[in-house]
Amino acid sequence: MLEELKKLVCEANRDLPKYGLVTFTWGNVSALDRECGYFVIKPSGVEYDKLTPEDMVVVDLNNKKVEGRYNPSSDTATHAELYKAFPEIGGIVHTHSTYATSWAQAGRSIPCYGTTHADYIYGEVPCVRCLFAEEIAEAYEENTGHLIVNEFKRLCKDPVSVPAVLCQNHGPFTWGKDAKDAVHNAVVLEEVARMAYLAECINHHIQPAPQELQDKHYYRKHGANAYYGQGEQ
Ligand SMILES: O=C(CO)[C@@H](O)[C@@H](O)COP(=O)(O)O
Repeated sequence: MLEELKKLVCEANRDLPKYGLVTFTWGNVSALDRECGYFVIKPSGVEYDKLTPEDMVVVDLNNKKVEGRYNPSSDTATHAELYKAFPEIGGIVHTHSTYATSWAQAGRSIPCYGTTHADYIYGEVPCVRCLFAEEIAEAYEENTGHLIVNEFKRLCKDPVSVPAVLCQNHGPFTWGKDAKDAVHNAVVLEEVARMAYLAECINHHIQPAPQELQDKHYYRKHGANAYYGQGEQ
């Protein structure tokens, strides 16, 4: 089942090492078919260069395996919570990419210091707190998803204009309309995290980019008045 989606998800997972976002098996990509309510995700702990579309695992939104010979990614329950709460998204990526993970380990949200960030992400990339001991013991991956969703609600962040989050002491999740878009956002996040880190090293008193500049760049590329590029082709 979902043969086309398996191909896309396999390719998206294989793109993670290509873009330098993962070491060994430290990341995963999934994509959801909203019509049937199943999503396709990488099998846990299988090396990227060995992955084939047939190796992908199909699961439902209650984390029950529907098809596949392997165990699904250990982060499956986090993906499911994000899909259930964010109806606009169709693909999710988790990695341990170096710079984004370093901000997450430091427990810091990434401020918007420039237009590279503002072109893709509206405002700072939030860093959600580490889970409490009982949340870790009880249902770690599911609770990671709940925490992200609750923090987005509390901060009034919308998952379309902020397609990324950092989980303190863990790492980043990004998402998008499909698996490819979610990988694109993971690449953007890593670059933005690297630039923000270097900018803070160069200038310890750096301030976020002016709001007007952030707005101009974000809305050049998004929304009804966007004018970047060649439009829908
Ligand atoms: O966060 C971690 C490990 O700390 C996992 O996301 C990462 O190793 C990927 O695991 P899976 O191979 O997807 O089960």
